[in-house]
Amino acid sequence: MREQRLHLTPRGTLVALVGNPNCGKTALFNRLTGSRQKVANYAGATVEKKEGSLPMPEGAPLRVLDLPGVYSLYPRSDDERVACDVLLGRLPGETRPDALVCVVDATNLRRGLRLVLAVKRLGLPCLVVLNMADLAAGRGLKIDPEALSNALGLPVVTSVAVHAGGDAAIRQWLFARPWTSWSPVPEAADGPQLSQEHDRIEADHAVVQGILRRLGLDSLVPDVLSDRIDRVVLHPWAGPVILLAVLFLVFQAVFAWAVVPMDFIKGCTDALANAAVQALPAGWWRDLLVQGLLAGMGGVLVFLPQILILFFFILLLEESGYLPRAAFLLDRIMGGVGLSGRSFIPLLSSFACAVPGIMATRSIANRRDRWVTILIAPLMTCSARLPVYTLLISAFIPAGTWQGMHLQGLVLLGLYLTGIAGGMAVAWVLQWLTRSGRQSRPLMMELPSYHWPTWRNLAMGLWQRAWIFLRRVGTVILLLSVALWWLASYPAAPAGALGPAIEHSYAGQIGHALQGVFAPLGFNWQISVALLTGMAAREVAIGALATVYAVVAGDGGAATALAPVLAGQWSLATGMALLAWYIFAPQCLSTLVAIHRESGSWKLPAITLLYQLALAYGAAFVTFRVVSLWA
Ligand SMILES: Nc1nc2c(ncn2[C@@H]2O[C@H](COP(=O)(O)OP(=O)(O)OP(=O)(O)O)[C@@H](O)[C@H]2O)c(=O)[nH]1
Ligand SMILES: [Mg+2]
Repeated sequence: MREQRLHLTPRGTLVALVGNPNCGKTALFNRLTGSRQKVANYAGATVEKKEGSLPMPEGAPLRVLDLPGVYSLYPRSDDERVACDVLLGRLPGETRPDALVCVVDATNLRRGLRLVLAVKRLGLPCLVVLNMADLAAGRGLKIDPEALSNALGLPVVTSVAVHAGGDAAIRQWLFARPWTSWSPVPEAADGPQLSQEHDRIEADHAVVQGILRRLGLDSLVPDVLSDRIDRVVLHPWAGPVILLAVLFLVFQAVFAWAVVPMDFIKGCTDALANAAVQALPAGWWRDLLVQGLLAGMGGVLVFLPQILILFFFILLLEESGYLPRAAFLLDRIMGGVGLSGRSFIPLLSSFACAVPGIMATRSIANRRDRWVTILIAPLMTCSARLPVYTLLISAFIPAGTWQGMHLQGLVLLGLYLTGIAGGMAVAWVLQWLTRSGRQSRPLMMELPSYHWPTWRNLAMGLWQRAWIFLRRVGTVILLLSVALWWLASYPAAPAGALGPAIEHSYAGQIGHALQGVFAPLGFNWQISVALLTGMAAREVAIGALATVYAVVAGDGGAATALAPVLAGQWSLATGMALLAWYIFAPQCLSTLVAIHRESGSWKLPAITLLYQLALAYGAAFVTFRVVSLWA
C-alpha cells in the first residue's frame, strides 16, 4: 500500500499558495496556472486542495497548489486541516511543498501578517504576497514592500489578482530559482510543533502590532463605502426586506427574461424534427431520432436559458460580497432551528447542486452542525430541479400577471421557499432530538468588503455552468433518451390489441407495475417511469416524459411542446402533487455518494434517503387530496 502511494506521488517542484480565507489565493492560482477554480467574495470558497501547473522559462513546469484559507496553523475545521496537513507534508499521496507563497490581503495586514509569522516558522522558502494592492491603494494605504520585507525577514511583493499581469512580480520571483535567498531559518530543529501554535497567537499579535507601528500602518482604515452600504443592508428591518426583494427579483427574472431564448431553442428543435420527418422515410430510426433524441434532448435543452439566468444572479451575489450579509441576516432564524449562519453558504451552494454544497460544509467546525447541514442540504432546490419545476408551472399555472407580478415566477419562488422551510423544519426536529448535546454558539463570520464583480469571472462561471449542462444533455440524457425510446417502443403491441401500443411496451409494463405505489398520489404510469429514471439525474425525468408522450403522439408530433400535452392529460391535482414530490424527493445518486464520502459511513445517506422519501410521499399525498377536493 505504502509503495503504491509513493509511486503515485507526482514528481516536480511543488509550490503551495497559503493565506487567510478570502485574500485572493484562488484568483492568483487561476492567473498563474490558467485554471478556472471558483473565486468568490466570502470566506470558505475553496474547501479542498487543487493543483495546476505554471510553465517555467526553462525546465519542467512548477506544480502549484491552491489551498483552503486558514486563520492560523491551528486547524479548527476540516478544510483548515487539509491546508495544514499539506504544509506539514502529512497528506497521503502528496509531498511536502518545496516553497510557499503566503498571500496576504493588503487591506487586512493585521490578520495576514499573524499567519505569515506562523508560516515562517515552518522553515520553508516563502514569498509574501500583498494581494489586493489596488484596494489598499484606493483606501490610501501606503505600504512599502521593502520595509515590510526587512521587518519580516522574508521577500515581499505586491499583486492584483484580478488585473491582467497583476501576478508579474510573483512570476518573477518564482522564475528566479533557486529560492535559497528566501528561506527562513526553522525555529525548531525537529520541525514545527503545531500543538504550540495556539499558544503563540498572543505573542504573534504583539509582534505584528510592533511591525505595523514601525511602518506607520497601525491605524485602522475603515472601508467607508462598505460600512455605508451595510448600514442599510444589515438594518434590522430594512435588511430582511431587501433580502426578500432580491430573491423575488431573481425568480421573476428567471421567467421573464427566458421567454425569448427559450422560444428560440424550442423553434430550432421543432424545425429540426419537422425537417427530419419530411426528409427521412418512415422507419424505426426516424422514430428514434424524432421521438427519442430530439424530444428527449430538446425537451431538456430548452431550460438552458433559465438555468443561466439563475446562475448569473447567484454568481453576482457571490462576487459582490452580499452572501455573507444574507447569512448574517438569517443567523437569527437559523439559530431558532439550532443552526448557525455558518451553514448558510453550504446551503446556498446547494441551490446550484447539493454535491458542492455538501463539500462546502467542511468549513463548519462543529460536528453536529455539520451533519445537520449535510442532512438538509438536499432539500435546497438544486438547479437540476429547475427544469422540472418550470415545465410543470408552465403546464398548470397561467402565464399572466397578478398585481403586476409574474404569476409563474411567484409560484417558483414559493416552491424554493417551501424547500427552505422544509429544511428548517427538519433541522428543528433534529435539534429537538439531539437537544442534550447542544450549546448555542455566536456567529463568527467575516463580512468582506463589497466588490464590483469582475466580468471575466462572471462570464467564466456562466460558461462552466452551461458546459456542465450541455455535457449532461449530450451524455446521460442522450443515452437515457435512446434507452427510454426503446423501452417505450418495444415490444410492439400484439395484433388486434386494444389501447395505445405503448401500454404493451416494456416502459408501459414497468410503469404499470409501479403504479400501485404511486396511484395514491395521483401519478399515472408515465410519471412512475419518469420518476424511476429521474433518480439518475433530475432532468432525465423530463426527457423521459417527453419521449414517452412523443411515442404516444407518433410521427414527429409533440417534439418539444410537452407542457400543453401534460396540461391536457393530467389533472391539476396530479400536477401539483408531482411538484410537491419534487420539492422533497431524494436527490440523485451522486448526492448520496457525496454524503457517504463526507461522513465516512452509509448511515447518513440512508437516513437522508428514507426521510426524504417519506416527506415526498407525504407531501404529494396531502397535496393531491387537498387540490382534488378544491379543484
Ligand atoms: N479588487 C481586487 N479583488 C480581488 C483581488 N484578488 C481577489 N479579489 C477578489 O476577492 C475575492 C476572493 O478571492 P478568492 O480568490 O476566492 O479568495 P481565496 O483566498 O481563494 O478565498 P478562500 O478560498 O475562501 O480561502 C473574489 O471576489 C475576488 O474577485 C485583487 O487583487 N483585487
Ligand atoms: Mg480559494
